[in-house]
Amino acid sequence: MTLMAQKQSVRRDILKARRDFHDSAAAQAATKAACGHLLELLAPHQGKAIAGYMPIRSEIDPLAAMAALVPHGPVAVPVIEGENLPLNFHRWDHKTPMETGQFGAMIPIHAQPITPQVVIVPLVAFSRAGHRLGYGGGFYDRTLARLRAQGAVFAVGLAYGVQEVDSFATEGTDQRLDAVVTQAGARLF
Ligand SMILES: Nc1nc2c(c(=O)[nH]1)N(C=O)[C@@H](CNc1ccc(C(=O)N[C@@H](CCC(=O)O)C(=O)O)cc1)CN2
Ligand SMILES: Nc1ncnc2c1ncn2[C@@H]1O[C@H](COP(=O)(O)OP(=O)(O)OP(=O)(O)O)[C@@H](O)[C@H]1O
Repeated sequence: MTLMAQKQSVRRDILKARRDFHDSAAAQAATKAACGHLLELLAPHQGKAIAGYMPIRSEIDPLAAMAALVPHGPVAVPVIEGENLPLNFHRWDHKTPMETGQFGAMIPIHAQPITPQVVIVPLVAFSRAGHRLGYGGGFYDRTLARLRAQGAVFAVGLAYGVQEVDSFATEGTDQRLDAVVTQAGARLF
């Protein structure tokens, strides 16, 4: 099996598990618990520019944590600039007028670009070693590579516990996470 086919097979299995959990009665409490753990983990980073994301499909919803961070410093959300390009981040708060962006995630109508020092990363699957798999566009891999080339960045994956896998095949461009937060707590890598 090629590397891409192996990743695709993990994506398919974990997306089903994520969807099932997201649709279950346990999802709401898990989201609340994970947002609490995320805020605790990010307390030492308060005041830094922080990128979150607008959830799509069965992704865990980070908005409660993002809203709590807004009074402390700039919060931003990802915006696609084009295929094979890193993401940009535009400033967000709960009053920002939004429109639907590519692939369905909401983006601010008026762009206020931000360079984040902390990135809350959406993901499909994560491994015990701190690797992540997204939807396969390579957007976050390119984005974290660029941010890390520019300076220190703390990348924290946010996920339901069911998205963990022992390991999966990786390639050189796969960017590791610094931490993952689930409803069970935060893990540093
Ligand atoms: N909430 C959220 N916002 C985000 C991302 C994300 O993963 N989550 N992104 C992170 O990159 C970017 C959006 N990128 C995305 C890229 C692909 C697909 C997607 O659904 N892909 C198809 C397969 C596409 C194809 O290969 O033709 C799929 O999974 O069905 C979704 C989002 C920016 N914003
Ligand atoms: N920095 C990079 N430069 C060039 N190509 C890259 C880079 N990062 C990733 N890629 C390529 O992008 C493609 C998709 O990568 P991958 O399958 O790891 O995406 P993903 O991590 O699931 O997606 P995302 O990062 O958007 O969540 C792969 O072909 C990979 O080689």
